[in-house]
Amino acid sequence: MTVAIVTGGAKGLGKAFCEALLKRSYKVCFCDVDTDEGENTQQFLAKQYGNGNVYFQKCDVRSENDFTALFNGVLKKYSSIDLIVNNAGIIHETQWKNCVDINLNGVIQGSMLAMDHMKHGGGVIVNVSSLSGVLPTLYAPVYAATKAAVVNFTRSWAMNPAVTQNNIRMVTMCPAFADTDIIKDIKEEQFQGKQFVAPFMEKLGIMPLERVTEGFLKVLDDQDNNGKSLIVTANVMNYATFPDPFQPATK
Ligand SMILES: NC(=O)C1=CN([C@@H]2O[C@H](COP(=O)(O)OP(=O)(O)OC[C@H]3O[C@@H](n4cnc5c(N)ncnc54)[C@H](O)[C@@H]3O)[C@@H](O)[C@H]2O)C=CC1
Ligand SMILES: CC/C=C\CC(=O)/C=C/C=C\C=C\C=C\[C@@H](O)[C@@H](O)C/C=C\CCC(=O)O
Repeated sequence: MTVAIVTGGAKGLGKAFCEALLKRSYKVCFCDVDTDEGENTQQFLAKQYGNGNVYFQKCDVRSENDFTALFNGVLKKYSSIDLIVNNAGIIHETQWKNCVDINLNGVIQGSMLAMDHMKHGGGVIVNVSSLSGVLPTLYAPVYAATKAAVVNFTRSWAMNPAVTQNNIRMVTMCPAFADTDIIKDIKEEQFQGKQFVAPFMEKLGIMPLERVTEGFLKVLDDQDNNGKSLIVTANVMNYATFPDPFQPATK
């Protein structure tokens, strides 16, 4: 039995990741701040994949208490947590402290709780960044900062013996635009120049969820990608290249 936690799994990419994991016979425990959406999604997925295989618990990734309760709830149901997908995220350049709290602090919290559990038996941590995590994004500097921080947080931990010597794998996903609510109904106050979003969308296109899910499954299946960042656009699915880090002997 393999057990996965997915944050922000009520809709969008998180829901698509949950479904992909259920198709692979994972026990999926997803959380979301949106209880109604989460309960609806749990019922939708349970109908297709069995009620015993998908579990929803409300969790606001900004809350350490919520996150700890989520891990305790999952471990009460199952003996282990093999995978966490830190997916929950927003884009909001005016409410930028909230954006940092969710996109960065939430990923840090989820990763640290997962590492604390996985140090006993290993596991995989997938942190969802964005193409904005590896490329400057003039319409969303704070969002891009959070996503770049997720990339380097993941790359940094992936070099640490606490990860490399405990059979843990930490990987980042960096998708471009995908067809979810985050790119629909976008409001002026969410951006530093909403008018700049459209040209990027035209240049990059908007991917169907299946394309990002293809990248997600690649990240799961590639066993040698610890510390890597998978770029996923309509035409590209490659690990990003970065300057070689100094790697002191850690054994
Ligand atoms: N859709 C896109 O074009 C891209 C999305 N991403 C990233 O993918 C991730 C998922 O985004 P989408 O599915 O597109 O967005 P979405 O808005 O469709 O779904 C996000 C989910 O996260 C939940 N959420 C928001 N704040 C939360 C919190 N504090 N605690 C728990 N759950 C919370 C929402 O309720 C929602 O269910 C985000 O991290 C986003 O930055 C990255 C690149 C491209
Ligand atoms: C409104 C969407 C909000 C959030 C979703 C999200 O994270 C979308 C990110 C998608 C792309 C952002 C990329 C920014 C790219 C810029 O740096 C451009 O300079 C790069 C444009 C294209 C690069 C690839 C190419 O050359 O074809």
